[in-house]
Amino acid sequence: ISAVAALSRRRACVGSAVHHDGQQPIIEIRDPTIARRALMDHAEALCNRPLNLFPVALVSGRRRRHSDNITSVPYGPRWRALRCTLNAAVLHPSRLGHMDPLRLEAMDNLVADLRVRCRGGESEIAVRDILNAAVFPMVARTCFGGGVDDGHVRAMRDLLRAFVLAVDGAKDFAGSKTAKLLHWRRWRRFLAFRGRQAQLFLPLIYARRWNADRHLLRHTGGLTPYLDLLLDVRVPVDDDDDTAGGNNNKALRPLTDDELVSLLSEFLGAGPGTMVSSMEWTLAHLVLQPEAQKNIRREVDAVEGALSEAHVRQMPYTRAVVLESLRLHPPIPILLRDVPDQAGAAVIGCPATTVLPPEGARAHFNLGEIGRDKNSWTDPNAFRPERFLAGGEGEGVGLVPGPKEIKMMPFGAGRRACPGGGLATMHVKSFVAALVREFEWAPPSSEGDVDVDLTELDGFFKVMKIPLRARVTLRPQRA
Ligand code: HEM
Repeated sequence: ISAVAALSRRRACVGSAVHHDGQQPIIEIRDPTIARRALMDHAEALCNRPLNLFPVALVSGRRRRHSDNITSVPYGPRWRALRCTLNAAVLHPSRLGHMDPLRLEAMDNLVADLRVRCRGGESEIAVRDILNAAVFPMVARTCFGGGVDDGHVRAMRDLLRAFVLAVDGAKDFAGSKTAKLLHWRRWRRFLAFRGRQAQLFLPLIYARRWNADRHLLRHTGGLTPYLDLLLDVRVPVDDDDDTAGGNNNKALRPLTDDELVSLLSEFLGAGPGTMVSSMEWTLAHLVLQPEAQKNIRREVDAVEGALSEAHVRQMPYTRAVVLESLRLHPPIPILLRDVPDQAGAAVIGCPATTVLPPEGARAHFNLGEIGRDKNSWTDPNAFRPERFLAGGEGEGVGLVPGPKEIKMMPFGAGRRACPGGGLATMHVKSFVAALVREFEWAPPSSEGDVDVDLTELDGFFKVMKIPLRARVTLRPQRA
């Protein structure tokens, strides 16, 4: 108790605030300098996320470590094997172009749908809904290949969406037994998610596993489905609790069903939710700044035909718009690290006298505040894509910070930084460019005072509290 009290004094650590979530003390970090020190200079001290990623554990006991995904697995050989598999599947820069057929098809369908809605001239649309409907099936195909029926894809999308909402609500019954009793229905419904995910994923896993032609059929337009690679990967048998990274025993095993379900949920949860959030925030700013739309159009109108990855890579203004949106509204609001010991506490600025409780503490890096640091940016709350163009204060700032300084980190930093940044931004830039090429985007013709409300809602994802509605008109030259 005295240990918790020692950490619970507000501002116990320089540049950080401390509070408690009923499980562990939380040290909140908003200062980019501390973030750099902790995640880059002393990466070895904070290289794992807390064991309890969610307010309530979905799997407990011995099965716990056998249901890890990349996010939850401790740093070490198993993490390395899983991360390499994901890279090999879709994330390596050399493979981004292979996504073209899938992405172009998803964008064409979205544009065709909007064209139909705009037949009467213009249409007012709920932006998040149409983006979700376009992005999720594309990611599902990256995961499973073709041939999964639309109903099954919709069921997976609805389940993962419900899960995200349930995680946000699970704070109510985290921590104490009394809270769980009070909210027992919701608590049981939350625990049931794991089983429902397994029900949806296992038939697809078994079908793929026992398909003798898998290795012949695996290429869908140059892209190997993520699930196929997961079925082939072998991870070290004995490193289940190895956080040190060493492994002398060469015995390997395939992934368990629990791990496969967890990895697929991670892929289908991490990708679409973050990308749709980023697309919605970007379009919201474009609705408010028609000048920025015009600048994107100048780039995209110069492209003849389909918007391939190679074209999108040559569009600096569109890139700047997406980076500015990610800086202001990082789709994952908080980055988590486990603070297991004194060394970990020291690198986030806690004095040497700080005593950690036996269960350690959690570090929460506030990505929104770090991206709006006034020492890094002039007028940090303003949406100004130009800062990322040549000569601007953000020139040279990449998706993931380099060793020198952190000015923003929407994809995290250091060893556990997001491996999906390149793929995600390529999708976001392409969708935004395609939508701006075809349509004019304007505020809705509502009677309320605020047409586009930029208030943020921080939960699992950072989303617009009032989902974006926009008036969409087909551009005359595209009619
Ligand atoms: C705009 C889109 C995305 C954003 C903003 C985003 C953001 C993040 C952040 C902030 C982290 C934590 C990093 C850290 O702790 O240092 C993370 C981790 C991760 N992301 Fe993403 N992400 C996005 C898209 C994706 C996509 C498309 C994938 C997969 C295809 C993906 C897979 C992962 C994985 C596996 C991790 C855990 C990495 C590890 O622990 O080694 N993300 N992401």
